[in-house]
Amino acid sequence: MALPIFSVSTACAILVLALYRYIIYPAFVSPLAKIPTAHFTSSISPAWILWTRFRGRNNVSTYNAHRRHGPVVRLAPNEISVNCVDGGIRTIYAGGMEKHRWYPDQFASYGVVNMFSTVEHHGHSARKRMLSNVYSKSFLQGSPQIRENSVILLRDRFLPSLQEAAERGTAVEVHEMNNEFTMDFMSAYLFGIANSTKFSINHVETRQFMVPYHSRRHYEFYSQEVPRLNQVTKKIGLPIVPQWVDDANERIEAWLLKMCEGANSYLNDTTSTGAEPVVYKQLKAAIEKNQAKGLGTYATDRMRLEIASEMLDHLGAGHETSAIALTYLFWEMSRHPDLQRKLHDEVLALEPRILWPPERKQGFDLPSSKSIDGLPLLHAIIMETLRLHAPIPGVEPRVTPTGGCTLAGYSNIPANVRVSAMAYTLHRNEDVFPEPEKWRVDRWLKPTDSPELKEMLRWFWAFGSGGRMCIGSHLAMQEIKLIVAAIYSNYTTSIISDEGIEAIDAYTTRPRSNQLILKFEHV
Ligand code: HEM
Repeated sequence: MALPIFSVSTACAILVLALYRYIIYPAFVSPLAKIPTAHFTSSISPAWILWTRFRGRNNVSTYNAHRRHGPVVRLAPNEISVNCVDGGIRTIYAGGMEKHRWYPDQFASYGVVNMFSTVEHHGHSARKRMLSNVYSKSFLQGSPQIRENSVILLRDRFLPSLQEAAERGTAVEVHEMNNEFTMDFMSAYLFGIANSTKFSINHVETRQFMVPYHSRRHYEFYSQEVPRLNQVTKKIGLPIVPQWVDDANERIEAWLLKMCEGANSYLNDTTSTGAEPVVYKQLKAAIEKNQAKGLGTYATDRMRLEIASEMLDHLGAGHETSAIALTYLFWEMSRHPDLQRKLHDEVLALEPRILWPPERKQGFDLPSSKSIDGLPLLHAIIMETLRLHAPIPGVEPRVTPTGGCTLAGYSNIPANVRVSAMAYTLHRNEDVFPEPEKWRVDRWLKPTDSPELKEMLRWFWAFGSGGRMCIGSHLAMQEIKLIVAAIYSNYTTSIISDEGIEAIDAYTTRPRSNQLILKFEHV
């Protein structure tokens, strides 16, 4: 039977339009067509990059694409990756391009966005202004609460447990230990020492949090990269992300709400003792102040969830990243006994020394944060660890603005293109970091006015850059420096097992085996 002419011509027109829209335009006409592609299908389909991400190969595959094609590569019809400072991260991140939907799809808790997951500038900068003071370097270095927390945590928890392991000669799984240390440290600053976690002395409590927290990781791909698929499969009753992931989220959220309630009771009770909940107090007061000025109106319950969403994000972002940095730092140091000796000499110059066991436990005191911060070798060791083992090595997606932009010489890049850079690739530029795969602490031990050091600092991206740069970078540096100084003042570390230490390829990394087993010996 002959088809009506109308149907045939309509079908042909649709086919030609589709051919133009999905193949000819993106591959040959679009302003993005001149950018080299990471894969031969990248200009017409996101399938390759989605499959690469699904298999956990995003960072290494994008890095290889940059090695082949230079500082700008096209990963998908509407996505590009940049790997340069001028015309790259400066334009995108310091230039203030907005975050991609990727963030709220993955990082909102209680159904409420927080500073990290807010997309638009206005809401983000209002929240950041509320909290920047309590995370500024001068505030942190002078904070009596951090000092009090640090003495308690080192004296009553961290150092006694390491001493016990050293005396008994027992092996220590340091990745979990680091997560415990950093969680106790971070939660004490957020919620006050009385309401903080006690993971480093209560391992059952650790597991109750860590198991649901990390078990969700496997499913992040769906909410980050294919959120609609996630929603649709849920609607039709065949969820691609199992129900237990939602249950795990609910358990974590309920657990965190209790800590917020504890901090709130502390503030309402005039007889409360111990270091106060600095961040909780600051955020609550700032939101209340805005409300009083008529700048925001929240029902009480909404305000509770706003605060909780922010606190949960800081607790997660704050403990996990620092723990990863510490794990790789201990691993590298354990492979470099010569550096352990040098660092030991450097930290022994602190006044007072962080010696354990102390002559009198109650007299245990710490050197000032400023003096620890000024130790050059300690600083270089941490910088090199954050370079080679960046805890967040993966994509930090943004969206090109209305009117488009120019990136690294490619002009007319249209609006709404997903663009990102990665610490993983920026930190492996061999012109800036010779022998990039080697952990070479000496590269950071250069005079402050050396051009090489200045160039390395321009490319150093462990904490991101621009208006959305990590708010916790000074806190993380202070905490890591304190813990490392305390450990190498007293112990040497050596590897018992580093099987599976290689990093997983993800937005936030960790050792594949989730563990590193070391031996601590008293010096
Ligand atoms: C070694 C430790 C840390 C590393 C490597 C790190 C890294 C980063 C990076 C790369 C970003 C930008 C992410 C993006 O745009 O996709 C970021 C943002 C952020 N980090 Fe950290 N971070 C660390 C510690 C902390 C700590 C201790 C806190 C505690 C408050 C924290 C809280 C945040 C928050 C709230 C943001 C979002 C900032 C904004 O959107 O303006 N981080 N961090």
